[in-house]
Amino acid sequence: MNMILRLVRPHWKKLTLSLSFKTIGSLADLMLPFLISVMIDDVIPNSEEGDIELIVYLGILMLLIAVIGLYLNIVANRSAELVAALSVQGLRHDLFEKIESLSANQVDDLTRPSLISRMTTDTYNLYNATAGLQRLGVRAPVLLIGGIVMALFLDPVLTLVMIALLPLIGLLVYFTSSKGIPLYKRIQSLLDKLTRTLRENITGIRVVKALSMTEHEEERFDKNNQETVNAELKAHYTMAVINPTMHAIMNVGLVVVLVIGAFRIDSELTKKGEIIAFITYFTIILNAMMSITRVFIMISRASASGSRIDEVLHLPKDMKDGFDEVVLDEAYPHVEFRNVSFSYNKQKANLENINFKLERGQTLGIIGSTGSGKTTLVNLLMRFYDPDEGTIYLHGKDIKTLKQKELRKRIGLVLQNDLIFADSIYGNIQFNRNQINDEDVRVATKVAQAEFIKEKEDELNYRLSQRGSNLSGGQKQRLLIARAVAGKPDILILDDASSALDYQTDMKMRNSLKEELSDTTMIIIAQRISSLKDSNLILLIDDGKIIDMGTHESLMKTSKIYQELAFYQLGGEDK
Ligand SMILES: Nc1ncnc2c1ncn2[C@@H]1O[C@H](COP(=O)(O)OP(=O)(O)OP(=O)(O)O)[C@@H](O)[C@H]1O
Repeated sequence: MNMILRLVRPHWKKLTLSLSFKTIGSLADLMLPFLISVMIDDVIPNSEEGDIELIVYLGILMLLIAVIGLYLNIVANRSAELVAALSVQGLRHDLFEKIESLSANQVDDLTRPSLISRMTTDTYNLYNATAGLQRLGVRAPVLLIGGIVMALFLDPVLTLVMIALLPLIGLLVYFTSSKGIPLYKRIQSLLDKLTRTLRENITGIRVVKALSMTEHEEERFDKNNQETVNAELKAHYTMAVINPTMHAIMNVGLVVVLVIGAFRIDSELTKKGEIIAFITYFTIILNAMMSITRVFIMISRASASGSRIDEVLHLPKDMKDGFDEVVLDEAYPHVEFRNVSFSYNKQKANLENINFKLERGQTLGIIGSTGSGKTTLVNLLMRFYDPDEGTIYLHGKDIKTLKQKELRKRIGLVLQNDLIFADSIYGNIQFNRNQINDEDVRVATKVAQAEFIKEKEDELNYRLSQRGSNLSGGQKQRLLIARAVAGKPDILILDDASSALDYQTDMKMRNSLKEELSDTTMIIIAQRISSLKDSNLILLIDDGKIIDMGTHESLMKTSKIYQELAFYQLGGEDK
């Protein structure tokens, strides 16, 4: 509720218009049953004596009130939708901005599918509640209180029958709100899980098919689907009690009112028209109570969604940005890791006591088994995560003191499966970076050995499909390398980025990189010794630790593991 108030506050002018029109429209609706009773009890009996003028006037007045009520309610409903749409637009903007600023750790904790459903389903629930509350939040109380006042005015004794039913309805409303919130929260978290399974399957559909895992995945999805259905049914079964119970209370009340009313007409304590109007007010009041229940259901859903959104919006900044610019200082190494240790889950170390120095223009090669921590090392240098111990320096400055944007702008990172967008080849390389011109793109494609572009119709304007599915693995890798090279980075990181290239193209590309980017410091992560052997320094990593380091030549003399690797990969040609 607090969130909805917060959302609509900036649109208070439109909100005031919507709420006042709704109030006046509802008051107009309240007038009609009373005018009907006047017509039946006072005007029609007079017309029997030939006076029909009053019937016509009263009829016109009723029609006018009905039309005004209709008009005001339509305008109010439209304005309510507008306020809800604008409010949720603002919320989506804030949420998107916040998600963009989350650290990698926070994204890991919240999980990506959950962030997506907070952005979509949860904001949609809030939209519904914001619009619904404006439509019903004022109309229902106005009809409820106004109806009671009119009923009291018409027949205080019958009104007491009605008031006796109100505590029962109050109990129902309490039941709805106390049960609803936890049930809807659970549905939302199960939907997250379902989205996660779906996402994993859609992204990995080829792997799933290739490994004949379709049946297993179907079972997994069905299990999640069933859990979600069960939770939805539980929530809806619980909520399904409310409407019929309300109707039952209403019908019992109507019978009692009719029976007592009949006796009162018989005893001339009241008139027929008044009883008809009273029954209409009675229905209006109970419908208003039902609308209030609906408002509570909406609030339950919205508050579950609101708290999930607030959880993201109120996350503290867990990685403080630095203030300093990156200043080139040749007196210090370009990159230095000093006693760096890190763990994702803060239990088992993923990197332990990493130490190395790289001068500007040098190349670092990193080799190690899968899961040994190679990418983690890059993640720390990019400041996606901060080390638990030790410090990473860039030109002698702790990277925590540098502006994150500056730091990342100076590093060109190519991952094995990086994103390719549904855009032209040119667009994918230039990547909305204004400082990169046509010549930079041309040179970058040359360095990355991406001559395949010339063979495509439209060349650089050739349209790629999403994720680059109309390119081969090696073509994608060269395109991604060209994207990083075009930014003329101070540091170029190739994380398993040339694995799909044949030996010769890989070698040509490295030579070309050395020529064109002679001042650029390079970090090459690869499984092939041939991709690293010219590096100034090679780290051999296992289980998060550097087990051997040196040049290819020195490692060939001192490291048994490296020797074995070289033997199998190079066939002993380098021994
Ligand atoms: N976001 C994460 N949350 C938790 N653990 C992670 C995360 N990313 C990686 N890990 C774990 O950290 C360890 C090191 O992973 P890393 O990606 O650095 O390995 P790698 O050497 O680059 O492997 P590969 O050659 O297969 O890419 C692995 O055990 C991995 O499971």
